[in-house]
This record gives sequence, structure tokens and C-alpha cells, in this order.
Amino acid sequence: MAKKRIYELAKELKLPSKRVLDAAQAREIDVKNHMATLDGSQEKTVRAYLQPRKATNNKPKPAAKRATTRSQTDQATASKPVRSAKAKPQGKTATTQHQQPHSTTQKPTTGKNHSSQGQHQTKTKTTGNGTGKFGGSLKRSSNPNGTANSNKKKRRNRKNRTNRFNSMYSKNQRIRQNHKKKAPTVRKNRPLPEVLVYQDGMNAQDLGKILHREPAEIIKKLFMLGMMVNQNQSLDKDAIEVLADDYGIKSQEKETVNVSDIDKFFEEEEQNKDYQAPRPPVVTIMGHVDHGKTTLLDYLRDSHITAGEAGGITQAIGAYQLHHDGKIITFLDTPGHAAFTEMRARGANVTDITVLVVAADDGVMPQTVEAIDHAKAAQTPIIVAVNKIDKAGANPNHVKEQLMNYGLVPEDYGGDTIFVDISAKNGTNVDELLNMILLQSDVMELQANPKQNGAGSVIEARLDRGKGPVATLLVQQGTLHTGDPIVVGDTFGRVRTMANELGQDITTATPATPVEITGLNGVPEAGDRFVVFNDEKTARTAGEERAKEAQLEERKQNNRVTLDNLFDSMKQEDLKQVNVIIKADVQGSVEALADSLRKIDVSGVNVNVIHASVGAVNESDVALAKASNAIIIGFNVRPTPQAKSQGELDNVDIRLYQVIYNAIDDVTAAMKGKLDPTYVEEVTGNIEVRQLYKASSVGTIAGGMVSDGFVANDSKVHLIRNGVVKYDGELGSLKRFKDDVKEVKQGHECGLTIENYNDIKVGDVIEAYRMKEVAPQ
Ligand SMILES: Nc1nc2c(ncn2[C@@H]2O[C@H](COP(=O)(O)OP(=O)(O)OP(=O)(O)O)[C@@H](O)[C@H]2O)c(=O)[nH]1
Repeated sequence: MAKKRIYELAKELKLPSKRVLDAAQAREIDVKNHMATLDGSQEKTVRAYLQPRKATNNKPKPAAKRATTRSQTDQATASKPVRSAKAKPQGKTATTQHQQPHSTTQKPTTGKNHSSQGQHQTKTKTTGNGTGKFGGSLKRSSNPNGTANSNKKKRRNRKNRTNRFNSMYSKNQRIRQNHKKKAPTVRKNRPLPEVLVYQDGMNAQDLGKILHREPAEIIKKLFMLGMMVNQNQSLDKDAIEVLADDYGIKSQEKETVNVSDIDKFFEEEEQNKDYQAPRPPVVTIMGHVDHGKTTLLDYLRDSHITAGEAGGITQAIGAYQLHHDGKIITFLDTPGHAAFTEMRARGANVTDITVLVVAADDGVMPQTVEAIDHAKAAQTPIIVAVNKIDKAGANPNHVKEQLMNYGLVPEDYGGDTIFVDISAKNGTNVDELLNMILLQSDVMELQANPKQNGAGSVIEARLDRGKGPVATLLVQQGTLHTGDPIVVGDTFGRVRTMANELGQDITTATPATPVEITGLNGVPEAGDRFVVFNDEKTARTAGEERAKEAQLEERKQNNRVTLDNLFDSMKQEDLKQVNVIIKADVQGSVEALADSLRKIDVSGVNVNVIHASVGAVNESDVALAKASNAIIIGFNVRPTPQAKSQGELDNVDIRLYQVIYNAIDDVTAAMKGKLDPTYVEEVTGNIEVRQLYKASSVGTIAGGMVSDGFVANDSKVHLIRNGVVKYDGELGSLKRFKDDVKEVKQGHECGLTIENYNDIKVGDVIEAYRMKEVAPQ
């Protein structure tokens, strides 16, 4: 049985939490408050204790009455475990009576409360003689065992011991008296809200306003729940939630958040599982140059989108959705690894599935490998489209064999990578590819909540002469509407117009839908996130705040990992891995360099080669390095001019070498430099103590001879007696012939004191040493 909190059980039993808490304590269960948990057997015990065996409103028989008294005493005095332990579950009368005061203090406001009033009326009869939750204390005063006097005495004692319960008692009495006096059942209160939206730290007054109740009533309620507070006292989350629970309404914490932190909003929206509906997959197509990415995208668009449109409509934006088998697939029409990785570098993992296009007549090529590494780094599943199978010389099996070396093992070879042989040009098997995409997406159970504010990422953005800033957004959560106040990256505004991939105006966009919007005050960047706010004012505040933060962010760019700052970065960011991209002139060098770098042995840190291939350092490498905070090592290669300038712009460290060992040495040194230096003791010399002088002002002065090495006036020292280190400290002073000196060498006499230490004896050896920094091995 799962553990249950006291207040949850109370809710189930329709009893005040305090009542259940008391019962648990009476049964000697170590629980402190309403948030405490009960395990299965404890819950059973408490239930048995609390729940009536059969319901009746009959007047209690004397025995039952006694039982009631005991039970209530137990509740009120958890400090009497022995008595409590004896008290068997007391049956209906006890329970009925326990429930009563709750209803006496609670005024009917909701249907629920009405019913409790009903209970109250029934119970009033039963408890007219002064029993109740804390009526147990009253009962005790007419304890059948003794006289009124002895009871008073007991009560006084108890008062001393348990002030809390005594004050409860007196307060309860007051409540009762008031109750009797005023017949207060009808309240002018407005109905309770359905949900108590609160902030941690609110007090009874604040809550009173929200709940449309007098603070006094709230204080009373809290009191009955075992919490004594005044109306200005801050209440914690638990207390407020229990209070709401006791009122029979839900509670929800209102968060005070930094509105500019849209990543947080985004993540919250993304993780919002209140309502989940399946959403279409978002697919990116990657592959080597000329392997057919564009042809495939074009074929898909032409065959599946424009087919239904008269005359065909030119695709307006860099993403589109197509319908297949009654389902929708979203394609990001931005082939190129750099674009993919650029978005990831900006925190936008928009792609669910990567389709890797490999030409069957060409096989695995450098950019194929690059694409695999990019997709792996983004942790998106890969579906392989072996293209151009119509061509003479096409060898799909060879492609499969090649890709196995990169961890993409086809299903017919026992792996789990989906391969589809296609001809993008002729459309052969393209539908099969779509089937596979849908299958993969089914496995992934892609879901989103369309019933919330829209949130997502920027696919691309530009400044249009006529329209102003235009952004293509991919909705990832919620629904985006025209007119929504929105923050996109560091820009903000209202969604003025919204168009689909065909350039048609639309007013709403659900998850996985790409749309082009206008209405922003600036041009955001690809990969920026967007979040819809409830009001324009907050959106503006957030947007402006973000623009300011963007400047700071720019400075952060300089903090990218380089070989020079590797050590500091590792320390600051607790890096355990150094990401490296290797580019070299020949495959042999790539492998040799990768192997050697992986083998660098610096304790606690290792090199993670995220991509290694033959060829110049290109823009894609820089983008991958930026996204993965990696260092690029080029061996006998140079960066392309674009990669060079991009690298400079993004502060990506590109290191070029002609000698492999230099590369390894540099990385090793940088990694070591990043580690905390270690220190070892280095003995510089020894002094044999031959004489002692006592001076009241400085303590014991040792006169001796430097037997080897030297001693400096800032030396640390070990005092060694009979080969055992008796003391480890520092020199206080070092003299020769009454003069302070900096150093005394072997064969010379000296006088010295040890800081804070006087127990020096003739024959001791004072070993002088210093701490020496050593590079990590
Ligand atoms: N025979 C045949 N040719 C194809 C097929 N798919 C693409 N091609 C041709 O291959 C060439 C390159 O195709 P693209 O679609 O431009 O290749 P890409 O991967 O987009 O190339 P980049 O955009 O340069 O990276 C074009 O001439 C296409 O017509 C196919 O299935 N069969």
C-alpha cells in the first residue's frame, strides 16, 4: 500500500486533519503534523481507530461513553501513550463525536459544507452534553474515576505539561460558547472560489480576502487543524494547502517569476502534462551534398501538398506540413547540418526525427558521417533513406554495410535502424518512407498540450521591407493565435498576422505547425524560443528585459571553451569531458589523433571526440563545436574562410597542427592546467637542537646547527623527536648571533623559535620544509 499523508487520509475520511493526526498519535505512531506519512499498516490502524463499525445516532451507552471519553483524552493528550494504547478503536459514538466540533465551527458555504451542517445537526443531539473534539477534555473533568476536584488538579497538571492542548481546550470552549450564543450557521460569506490561488507566505488576512472569509474564521480553522497563528503571521505552503483542503477546495500556488526567463516558461509549457494530445512529428532531412535532400523535400512537397491545390502554390516558408495516411508530418525545409546545429546551439531541439539521405551510388561520404554525429549529438532517432536506387550502379546493401560502422544497424541485420530504399527523383518508396516516419513517431508517442498558451522555436527570421520583422515559428506547445502577446527571443509584440506554409492567413496554430508571423518589434534569431503571455504589458516587460540580458549574453560568448581556458572552464562548469572535433588530411591521421586524444589520462577528465573526419574545417564543424562547446583540432588542414570567420565570430577555438604529438601535448597540458595543482612537502634542511634558552617574552629558543640543506625564515617545520613527528608548524623567528636572518645554510649555527610551540628538547631535530606545487600526472 502506498504511503499516505495525514491530510490525505483525513480528506478521504472527511475528517479534519487534526483529528486524524491525534488519532495516529494516540496509536503511538510517530507523526508530527498533517504532512506526515502513514504506511499501509499505520493507515489501517488509524482507520480502525477512527472509523465506526456501524453507524447509529443512539444515545451512547455508559460503556461507549467511557470509551468516547478515553478516546478523546487520547487525542487531546498524545503524551499519554499507555492510556492511548489501551484505548481500542472506539466505535461509532466516539467517531461521531469527534467529527462534531469541526462542523460546529464551520459555517455552511458550499454544498459540501451544507452536508457537514447536516452532520452537525444530527450530532448536536449526541453531543449536547459537552462532548466533541476537544470536548474530551471537558469530559475528563467529569471523569467517572474521580471527583471534580481531582479532575481539576489533573487538568492543572496537564495544563502545565501541555499548554497547547489546554489552550485548545479553552479556545474550543470559547468557540462553543460563541456557537451557543450566536447560532451562527448562516453566514453572509460569498461563495468560496473553486481554487485557492495563493502565494507562499500569505497570512490569514490575505487568504481571507481570496476566500471571502473573515480572517478570524481562517485562524479558527487553522487552529482546528493544529496550527496556532495570528492573522498577520505568514503561512507556509503546506498550511495553506491543508486549509484549502479543509474548505473542500483545490489550491494552486501562484508563482512569482522572472518574466524575462522565457526558457523557464518554455520548459514549463513543454512539460505541462495537464492535457495531452498526440502531435505530428517534426522531421529534418540531412545528408551529403548532392545525395538528394532537396529532391526529396521537393518531391514530398509537390506530391503531398500542392497536389490538392489548384495550379500549385509556391511554398512560402522554410517548413511545411504534409498529410499522409490521415496523419500529418512536419518537415523542416532547412537542409544543412549547420542550420540544424545552429538551432540546437541556441537551445532549440525542434527535430524529433532525422531522415539521413545517402545516395546508393555514392555511399557514405564525409557529410553523411557529419550528419550522423549531429543527429546523435541532438539525440534524435535516424531513419536512413537510401536514395537514387533507380540509378545504375546503385548499391543499397553497400550503404547498409557502411553505415553499420557508424552504429546504424538495419533491422534485417539485427539492429533497430529503419532503412528505406527510395528514389526521390521518381518517388519510389517515398510513401514507405513516410510510413516509417509515422511508425517511428508512434513509437515515440509524441504529445503536446494544445490547450495552453503557445510556445515554440524560431525556424528562421528576416526583415521584410513591407511587413517589418517576419519570423517563421514552429509551435511546439499550446496553440498560437493571432493577437497573442508574444515574446520571441529578445523581441516582443503581438501576433499581427499569421500565415501557413502556403502563404494563407490562419488564426490558430497547434503543436508542430510551422507559421510565419508578423508584429514583432525586432528580428529574432533562428533557434530562439517564443512564449505567449497573457497580457501585452508583461510581454513588453519580458521582451525589454531580455534585450538587456542579450547584451550580457554576448559577453558570455567569450566564455566558450578554448585550449587556453579549458582548465578554468572545467573547474567552473564541472566539466568531466572535453569535447573535441578532429579534422585531418587523411583517415589514418584522423584515427591516430582520435585514438591518442582519447587515451590522454588526466585524472577525472577525458576527451570526448564528438566528430572526426577527413577534410578542411568547415562551417558545419564550427556550428557543431559551438553547439557542443567543443574545441576543433585540425591536422594538416585549414579552415575554410567561412569557417574561419564563423569560428572567430562564435569564439570557437580552432587549433591547427602539423605534428600529432604537439596536438596531444597541448590538449594534455590544457587539461592538466585545468586541474587543481597538487602540493607536496619538500624538505630543505634539518637542524639539530643543541641548546635551549627560555625567554619569557618569546618562549623557548632553540640553538642548533643546520646539519644539511638550509632553513629559511619562512620555513614550515616538523619537530622530530626519536624519529617521530611531534609537531608540525611554522618557524617563529630565525637568528644568527641575535640578528634576524632570512636563511641559514648547512654547517652554520642558528637560533630559532617555533610559532606557538615551546616544548622543544635538546636532541630534537627540526626539519625545515616548504610546500611545492606539482603538475597533475
Ligand atoms: N537518378 C536520381 N537522381 C537523383 C535522385 N535524387 C536526386 N537526384 C539528383 O541528384 C542531384 C542532387 O540532388 P539534390 O536534391 O540537389 O541534392 P542535395 O542533397 O539537396 O544537394 P545539396 O543541396 O547540394 O546538398 C540532382 O541532380 C538530382 O536530380 C534520385 O532518386 N535518382
